[in-house]
Amino acid sequence: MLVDLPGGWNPLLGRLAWSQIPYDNPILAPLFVAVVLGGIAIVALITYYGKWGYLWKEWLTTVDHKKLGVMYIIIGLVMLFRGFVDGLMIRTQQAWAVGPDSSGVFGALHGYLTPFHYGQVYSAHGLIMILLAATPLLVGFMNIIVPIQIGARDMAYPYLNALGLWITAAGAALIMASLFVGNFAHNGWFGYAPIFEIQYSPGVGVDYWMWTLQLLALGTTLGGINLLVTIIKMRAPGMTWFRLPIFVWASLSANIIALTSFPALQVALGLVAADRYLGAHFFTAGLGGNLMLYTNLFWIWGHPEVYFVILPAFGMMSEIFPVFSEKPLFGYITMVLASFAIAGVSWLVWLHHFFTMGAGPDVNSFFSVATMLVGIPTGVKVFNWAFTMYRGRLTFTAAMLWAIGALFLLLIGGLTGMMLAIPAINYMVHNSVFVIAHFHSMLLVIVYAVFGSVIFWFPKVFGFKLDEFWAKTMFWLFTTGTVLVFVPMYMLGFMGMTRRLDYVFNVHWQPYLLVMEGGIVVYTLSVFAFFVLLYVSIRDRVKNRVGADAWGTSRSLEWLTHSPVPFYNFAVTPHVNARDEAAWRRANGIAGVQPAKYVDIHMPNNTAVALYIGALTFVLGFALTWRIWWLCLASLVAIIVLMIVRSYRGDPGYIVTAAELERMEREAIARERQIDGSAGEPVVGGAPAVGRPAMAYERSDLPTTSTPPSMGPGARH
Ligand code: HEA
Ligand code: HEM
Ligand SMILES: [Cu+2]
Repeated sequence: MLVDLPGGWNPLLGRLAWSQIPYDNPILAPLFVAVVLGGIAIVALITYYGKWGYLWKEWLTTVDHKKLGVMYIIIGLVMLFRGFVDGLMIRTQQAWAVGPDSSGVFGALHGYLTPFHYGQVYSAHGLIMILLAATPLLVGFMNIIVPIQIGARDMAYPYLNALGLWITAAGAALIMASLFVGNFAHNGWFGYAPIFEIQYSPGVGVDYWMWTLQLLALGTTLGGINLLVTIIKMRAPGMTWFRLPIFVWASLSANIIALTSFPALQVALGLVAADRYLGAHFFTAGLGGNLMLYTNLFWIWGHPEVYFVILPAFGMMSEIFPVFSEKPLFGYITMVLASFAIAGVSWLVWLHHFFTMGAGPDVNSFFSVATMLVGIPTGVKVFNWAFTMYRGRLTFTAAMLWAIGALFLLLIGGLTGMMLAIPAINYMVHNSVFVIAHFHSMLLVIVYAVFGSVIFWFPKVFGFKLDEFWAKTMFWLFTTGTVLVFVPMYMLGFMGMTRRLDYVFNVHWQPYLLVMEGGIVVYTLSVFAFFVLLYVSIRDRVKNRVGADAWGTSRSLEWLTHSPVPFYNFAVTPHVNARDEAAWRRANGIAGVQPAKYVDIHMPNNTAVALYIGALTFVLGFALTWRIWWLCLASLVAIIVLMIVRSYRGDPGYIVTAAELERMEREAIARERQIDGSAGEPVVGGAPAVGRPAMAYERSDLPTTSTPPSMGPGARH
């Protein structure tokens, strides 16, 4: 060993020892028991209902982009819940531990968390929320929606897609393992040099943090490559660049950011690993190391990352506003340009996270101006959305409410971001909870856009709508929570409260802290409302079934195929005629035209290899964290062997014959007719009845760019 490791090391188990299991911790021990019992209950239920085969065939080994997307979203929602509980713990600690010696109203106990534990909670909260809640939620939606929106059968690389998911799951598992085996980092979500050096953080916490981030960076990169190739190569005929649905543009710009910025993070963490494992000195205070080198490298990724997560959210908002305003998106081209402008500038602003480093006025001014530039394209987007709604026929569905909420948060977060971008102001509020309030406003834009999208696209994926009443109830509870937690936080920021306080010395702040705790209670109610929403919607699923065009005013291509989307997406690859293809076909009376003939289609086979590699990457991450070298080697070799075997075997795929396809399509059509009948409409979504079944596909002989023959020349849309 290059450094002395507390707790020792042995060749068999590395640093692992019984003393690392926190069985005497009053919070973790009961939680562990609950998790084990919960796990046993789930296994028992699956066995009882005989669902193992289904789970294995339909989900665990699937390469279907929709199912992988759903699993990404499930991981995201579970981790959002975990992150929320962390947020709840932080808020509760701060409401409790108030006073110079923590002798405020409830302060005699100094709160209920030790500073050591408290540091782990906010570090895990930040990392989880950004990389394991927001990112998988967005990647999940990109996975499900992008291929359908461009008329593709699947992603370009279905197997790689599964690999990305399982590596992300491995990252989630690794950070969850840190709850019960060892502990997590206390260096914040972004880490500080030299505190994460082995001398100052000798435990395994930093290693958990570092390897979790590495795994997630890898998973996201794989997903990014796949999405880029899919968008560039797999568009249906007629889907020209400027006919792409806006969410596809958003995904494209976001993934360009991901692919170009994640390597910086991986390099930074690789160097941290060299410091901690090999005794290098990249980020130490002496021996040639440079502390700020780490900070620079981290934020060269960290800042683009925040735009990587906000751009798809903007894309979601751009899909929701037009549908519930019954108007096309205002300023489509400027929307696209704005996304790329944001992506472009995002690489030039990283230093605004450490204006106080002391780089001098010239450097700070450059980064200040660059940062403020982002306000222009973002402003373009804000005004475009406003003009989309202006004089539209607005319906305030739950999805629309979430999107409007996101817009308000964006305004508040954006304007406070502008304040932070001014170095003179930044010197006053850096490291205060004002910064925390700024970025929660921004990051909550994502949460709002995601919940809006869950409601918006749920019927497309599952074939029935979510219950509007409970979706709105959840929205209002969540929004009340947001106001109660984050308005006082802005105020405390101005009063000078610094971030990451494990106890609060100023008793005058306690009323604000208690209001924030009240906000947490309301947030918790909104979590319950979400569960009720799921329960009620699943209970009423037959009543709430929908046809292809679930909202009746939908615009883009995904609304032309059945709901739920069949595994092959489109029976016949559609020809695209216009930017808002679904709206265009509705206007032209061809929304329900059947294809002239079906042809055989080629689909990829399921594979368990991605799941195995995912599991092995977890083992590798765990072994690296605990320095169990033989296990590192074994898992690495196993991964490489699996990869080689898989690449030699390849996947010949399988054929769905035209006859089979026709049979499945007939069933789907019959089902959709039934739904239309029960809704009392001739064709789903109020499309003009043309005496044809409520079906999604165009005749394959339809010209790609002209008006349909039935409408004659000069028809308008
Ligand atoms: C999704 C996440 C997200 C987004 C989109 C943003 C967007 C912006 N952020 Fe934020 N930010 C974070 C997440 C995000 N941020 C995080 C996580 C941190 C801290 C991490 C940590 O320390 O732990 C942070 C920290 C941070 C700092 C460092 C604070 C500090 O530590 O001292 C700064 C400073 O400049 C900043 C600025 C900005 C600006 C100017 C924008 C702009 O993009 C905003 C642009 C939007 C608008 C301006 C609103 C709409 C525009 C109009 C209506 C037009 C009219 C307005 C004008 C022309 C001004 N952010
Ligand atoms: C649901 C409601 C949420 C609550 C109540 C909440 C609460 C908190 C609190 C109390 C802190 C610590 C503040 C401090 O340092 O003083 C914090 C930090 C943080 N939160 Fe949240 N949060 C929520 C949602 C989110 C979401 C959705 C994200 C990201 C997508 C997020 C990302 C972060 C980050 C990055 C930090 C900084 C961690 C650090 O200092 O290292 N939070 N949050
Ligand atoms: Cu930034």
